[in-house]
Formats: sequence, structure tokens, C-alpha cells
Amino acid sequence: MHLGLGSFHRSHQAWYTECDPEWGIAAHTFRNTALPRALTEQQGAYTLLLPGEEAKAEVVGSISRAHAGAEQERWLADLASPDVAVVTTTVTEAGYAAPVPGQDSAMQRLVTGLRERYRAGGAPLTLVPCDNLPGNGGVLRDVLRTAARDEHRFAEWLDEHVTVVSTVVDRITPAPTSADRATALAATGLRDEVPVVTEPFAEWVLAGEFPAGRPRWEQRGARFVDDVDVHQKRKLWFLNGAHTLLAHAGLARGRRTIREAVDDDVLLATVQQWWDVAAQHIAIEPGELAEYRRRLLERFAAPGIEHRLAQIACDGSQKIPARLLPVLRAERAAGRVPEPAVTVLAAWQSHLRHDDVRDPRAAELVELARSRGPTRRLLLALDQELGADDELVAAVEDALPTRPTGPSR
Ligand SMILES: NC(=O)c1ccc[n+]([C@@H]2O[C@H](COP(=O)([O-])OP(=O)(O)OC[C@H]3O[C@@H](n4cnc5c(N)ncnc54)[C@H](O)[C@@H]3O)[C@@H](O)[C@H]2O)c1
Ligand SMILES: O=P(O)(O)OC[C@@H](O)[C@@H](O)[C@H](O)[C@H](O)CO
Repeated sequence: MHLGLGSFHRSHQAWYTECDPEWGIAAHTFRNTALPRALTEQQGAYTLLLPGEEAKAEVVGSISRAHAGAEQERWLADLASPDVAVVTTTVTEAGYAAPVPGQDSAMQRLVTGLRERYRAGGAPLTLVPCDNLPGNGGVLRDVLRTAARDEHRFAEWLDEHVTVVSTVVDRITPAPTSADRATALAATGLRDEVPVVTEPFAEWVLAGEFPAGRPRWEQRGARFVDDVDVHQKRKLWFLNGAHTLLAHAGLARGRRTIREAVDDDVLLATVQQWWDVAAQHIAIEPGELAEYRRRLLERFAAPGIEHRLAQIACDGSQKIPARLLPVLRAERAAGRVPEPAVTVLAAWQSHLRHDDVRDPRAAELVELARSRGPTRRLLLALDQELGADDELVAAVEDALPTRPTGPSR
């Protein structure tokens, strides 16, 4: 099963699952109704478009059923079924907030579904969070424990029979555009209302147990390791950190996409500086890291991938803490003020002040950005210790970009 059916699930977990015909996916969205309807009309199949010099198109058929978020009974019945062995999730970083009684949320639905499974006999299950969240397995496990803390038997069953796997996921998959359908038709001769554009590269690193079995994802290159920590730091700090840097600093410089942003020498130099700083806090052999950086730049500049900065800049309050703050804290502990991190924080402040902000904390953050003394207040909203750091606050204030008022997108 999957929760959070969108572009990334289809370019990543569904593509990996395609290699094992023994398995199929019952994919559920959170709210979207158009995508499951279109996929149902196409018997679950869709086109994966891989642009580039040797553009390719593949039809992926591993989604057996697609359901809208409103189909609650279907969700509960699926999750109660012993035929279901694995549940993957892509519900964004914010989607892992602990459930609040009476409020609908991804975690609320998951816990309700797990309770149903427990009552129906309690077959073992593995949860596989696939969002860019540090320690995603641990975060999800904590959410379950907190939600079940007053239900002793259910909590015991969760601990004994539901495993939570930690993952690092990677495949750059921009939001769809209106041109994608025509590209898919030209590439395959088939009408597809919901194709997905992605890159040839894909990575999936997983740590944990699968008591009820799993698809043979390793056939497509998934790696099973004891601990994802170093892989996670590499991916979150280097790829996603650079993305967040390019998104905020790029918007402030009038750039539109990741490709345009890495074509800007000033931004490219800032990314390289960021990577130099982050490299001091990760235990990866320098040659391997240099090769990873080289490939990232190639991927960022790849033709045919229109990855909009405005898309990446969404939910900054959830992304900056995962992608930049661990390195920033380590640098401050060493007495340094890392310029590229300061650049991002300053550009984020400017984004909150001038742009159309999409963030679960938008109301609070936009008000702070437009208040007096916004820099310290915004840093405090991200992290108490960093907000109390006078030297950092002064550096961010000095780095604030000048840009015209009014929405940039
Ligand atoms: N797109 C990528 O390149 C990529 C790569 C790696 C990881 N991811 C992860 O996958 C997530 C989804 O990316 P996508 O490209 O599929 O986006 P998408 O917009 O196509 O799909 C997002 C899905 O998440 C659901 N969702 C959004 N906010 C939610 C919330 N608060 N609670 C529950 N569900 C929510 C939506 O309903 C939708 O089903 C990202 O947030 C990221 O964590 C994406
Ligand atoms: O998907 P988000 O919104 O969490 O982050 C935007 C991008 O940084 C992200 O999607 C990357 O493209 C992805 O993590 C690459 O694997």
C-alpha cells in the first residue's frame, strides 16, 4: 500500500516495485481525487518520461489500484488485510506531525488504519517512510508510540509486529506541467493524462526488517544497510541543502528553475562553498564526495527537467532544519559563521516578506518577517539557540538581499 500518491511515489517506489511482478500497490492519495480517477481509467498504468540526449519513456504498471483520500473504508479495509505486507508513505516533511484527535491528517489515518489491522488479527507489517526527513523511521516510530500510549495492548502489538524502516530516497521529480501529456503521446503513441517526468538516476537506501516480506527492490539497485545515517546526511545536506539554497537565493536573484540557478556563477559558487562547509562534518572519503558533487551538478543542469525554485521553496520551515541547520550548528560550535548558510537564511527571510508563501507555518512566519526586528524572531522560530546567537543574527541581517516588493511568482 502507499499513502500520498503523487509524482514522486510513481517515479520512485512504484518504479522499483515494477521489477517484481509478484507484487502490486494499492495507492491512496491524501486529498487528491483527479489523479486516482485518471489512473483508474488507465488501469493504474502511466508513463515515466526520462528526458535528456537519449530521451526515454517507460510504462509503469505496478499500481494495481488507485484511491482518493475520501475513500476511507477502502483505506481501512486495505490496511486491515493480511495481504498487505508493506506501506510506503510520501506525505511531505510536514505530514509526519503527530495526530491531533478530531483533526484529519496523514498520521491520524495511519494510526486509525493500524488499529483496524490490530483488531482484524494483527498480521505483521512494515512501514517505509519515503520523505526527506532526517531519521524518518525514528520519527514515524515515535509518532506511533505517542498515539498509542494510552492503549497498552495496541501499543505492544505495534512494537512487536509493526516494523518501521528508515530510508534515504532520491530521484529528482518536478511537479507536472501541461506539456507533459503531449511529450508522453509523442514518445509512446499512447494517451496518458498523468505522465511523470523524472531523471534516469534513482537511489533508495533502506535499514530495517520486513517481517511479512517485500518486493525484490534490490533488482533495481535498492541497497539494504544496517544504518542509513551517513547516506541520509549526504543526500539531505548536499542535494537537498543545495536545492534549498538555490531555491531561496535563486528566487531573490530572479531565477526560475534549478537549471537556471546553477547556470548563475554567483549561485554556483555559493553551492560549492556550502558543499565545502558540509564536507567538514561528514565521514565520507573525499574522492567519493567529489564524485557525488560532480554528479549532482550534472543532475541539476540536466536538460528537460524543469524543477521550479518556487516548488522547492515551499515549506521552508520544514526543510531548512533538516537540510542546513545540523551543519550550521556544528559550524557555530566551532566558532565559525558559514557564509552560504547565512545567505540562505537571509534569502528565506526575504522570501517570507515578499513572495506568495506556502508553508504549514506561513501565517506565523509571514507576520514575523513583516514585524520589527524580524531576523532574530525568525531564527528563534526555527531554533532557540540560533535565535539567541548575536553574531549569527547580525550576519543574516547584513546579508539580506535587496529585491522589489510584490509576488515573484
Ligand atoms: N519530488 C521529488 O523529487 C522527491 C524526491 C524525494 C522525496 N520526495 C518526497 O516526496 C514528497 C512528495 O513529493 P511529490 O513530488 O510526490 O509531490 P506531489 O505534490 O506530487 O504529491 C504529494 C503527495 O503528498 C500528499 N500531501 C501533501 N501534503 C500532505 C500533508 N500535510 N499530509 C498528508 N499528505 C500530504 C499529497 O496529497 C500528495 O498525495 C515530498 O514532499 C518529499 O518529501 C520527493
Ligand atoms: O520534495 P520536497 O518538496 O521535499 O523537496 C524539493 C526537492 O529538494 C526534492 O524533491 C528533491 O528533488 C529530491 O529530494 C531529490 O531526490
